[in-house]
Amino acid sequence: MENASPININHSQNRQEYISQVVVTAGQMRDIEGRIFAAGMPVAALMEKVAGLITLRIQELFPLSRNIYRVGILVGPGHNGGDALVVARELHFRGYEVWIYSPFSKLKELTAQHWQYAQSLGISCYETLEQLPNCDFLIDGLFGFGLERPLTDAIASAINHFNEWQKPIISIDIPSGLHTDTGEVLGTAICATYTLCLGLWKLGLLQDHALEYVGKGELIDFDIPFADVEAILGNTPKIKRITRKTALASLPLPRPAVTHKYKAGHLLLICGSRRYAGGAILTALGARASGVGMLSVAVPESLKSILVSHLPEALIIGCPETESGAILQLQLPENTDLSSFNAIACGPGLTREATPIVREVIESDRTLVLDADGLNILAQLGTIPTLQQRQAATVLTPHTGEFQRLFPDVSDAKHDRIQAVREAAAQTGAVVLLKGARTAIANSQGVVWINPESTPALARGGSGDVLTGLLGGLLAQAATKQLPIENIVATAAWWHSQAGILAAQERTELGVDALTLTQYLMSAVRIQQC
Ligand SMILES: NC(=O)C1=CN([C@@H]2O[C@H](COP(=O)(O)OP(=O)(O)OC[C@H]3O[C@@H](n4cnc5c(N)ncnc54)[C@H](O)[C@@H]3O)[C@@H](O)[C@H]2O)[C@@H](O)CC1
Ligand SMILES: Nc1ncnc2c1ncn2[C@@H]1O[C@H](COP(=O)(O)OP(=O)(O)O)[C@@H](O)[C@H]1O
Ligand SMILES: [K+]
Repeated sequence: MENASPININHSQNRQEYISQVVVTAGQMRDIEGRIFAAGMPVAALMEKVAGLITLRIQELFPLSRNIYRVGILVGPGHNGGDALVVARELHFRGYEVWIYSPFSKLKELTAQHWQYAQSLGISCYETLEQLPNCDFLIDGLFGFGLERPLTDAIASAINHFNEWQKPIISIDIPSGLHTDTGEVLGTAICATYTLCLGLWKLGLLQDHALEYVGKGELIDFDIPFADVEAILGNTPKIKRITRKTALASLPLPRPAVTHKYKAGHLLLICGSRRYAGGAILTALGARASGVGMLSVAVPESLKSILVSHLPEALIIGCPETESGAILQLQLPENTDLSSFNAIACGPGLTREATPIVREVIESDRTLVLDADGLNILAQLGTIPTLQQRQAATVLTPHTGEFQRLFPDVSDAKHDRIQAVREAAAQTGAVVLLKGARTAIANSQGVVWINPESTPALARGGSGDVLTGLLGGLLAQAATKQLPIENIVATAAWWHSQAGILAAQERTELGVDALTLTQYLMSAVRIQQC
């Protein structure tokens, strides 16, 4: 489903929101930049403007009122190096002690001019590593989005050397050595403390394997005209970061004054086995936090009483079970069939014995979330292409391992997660949520949402079960609304992460077990609404 709500980018108060959503590749950034230059903006003027903004941010991060700072400026051959040289000049004038290092014999013309001017001002410029004195922090202007090939030899050793200094490093645009689109390390890369991304978010900064190099990412808005972004990305950009505003807009809040429990969504969870009883409880508690009007939970008969004791408000459906305690058969209450529900979420803790149940829910005409064993069974069934024929939305929520089992022929999810999740969505017609540090969600038309903020505190057994319940509950409530499914999925991912972040703030990253996480879901939304 195409995003139904393009952002009104012509309204100035939407600028902040718009640029915090948009994500570009190196090619797109080059094309956008090309339009700006073709329209008459001088390259040198833009570099001055950008570097001025970077300088201001550096002055905030390292104010001279606190210290006399010695700054090492690492300069590459292109315009990333040019930016760094303008920053060097400005910091020099502001009173910082500046040393410049560039091992390149050939610089682009504008960069060479700034190098020459810096020298004329008496700023020390070094071409070998050993000459550069110890610094309080470093500015990395070696490579930006123009990096074309893996770094080797002297420049690779220099980067490793600077990383070993263990001093704060501020990378301009992208940590040097990272691929702008895939975030892969090309040989070696700067381990930044801050990355000041220029103009628009680069895709590579949102890929899992880039995270340990990016540090804290910040966007420097240098007033790229909307028309130029639109000309390259189209009216509704395809790859976007989830923002607080977009997530809150998909929540079922406020509730209408006149409603009743079945109008607020009826969710069926199918989960659990004797072996994995806890997974069923966590999934149901995640669903509870979504505010869903009615929650039914189908579990093996032997789990019924424990589920009732945890969720007295839910309808717990005890199903006949196999010898080992998996659901044998879905036995819904009288006068109820799968069409009685607005959405079904199926999978956590089922074990692979529950194959007939997964087949049955796939054949239903209900909005369906498949997770965990639901996905493993789907992979075994070999019926992934039939998902295209489903009459209602399907959402698959694999972690990387499940993803690789499901989509062995899709380009490696470790190499480029965004491309991989897009391919998987196109293949299945489903909305696919690929879990990770930067969870990515794609629909079959190539729309992608990336969750830009999370916490490793969530890397813990059971936290995915909570997400499945929460997502199921939101989908059940949204069934009557016109919201794109991927927006609701994105909202669930965002909400789950925000709860993790809040819980980690209060309890440390070690204190966010999955049950605790469910208890932070409500306060996370309340805080974000303020
Ligand atoms: N996006 C924008 O609109 C703006 C971009 N600016 C800066 O310009 C940067 C892009 O500038 P460039 O296109 O000059 O690219 P870069 O500065 O990223 O580097 C490209 C240069 O590095 C060389 N190179 C590439 N891979 C190499 C390797 N492995 N080993 C050695 N040399 C290698 C290339 O031959 C070229 O000379 C951005 O990242 C940003 O910092 C700003 O100046 C102004 C505004
Ligand atoms: N390093 C991380 N940073 C942020 N979130 C993470 C990280 N690792 C895992 N997560 C999140 O934790 C959840 C784990 O889900 P999953 O792997 O299905 O676990 P389980 O099956 O044990 O519930 C996912 O939502 C995932 O995005
Ligand atoms: K850089």
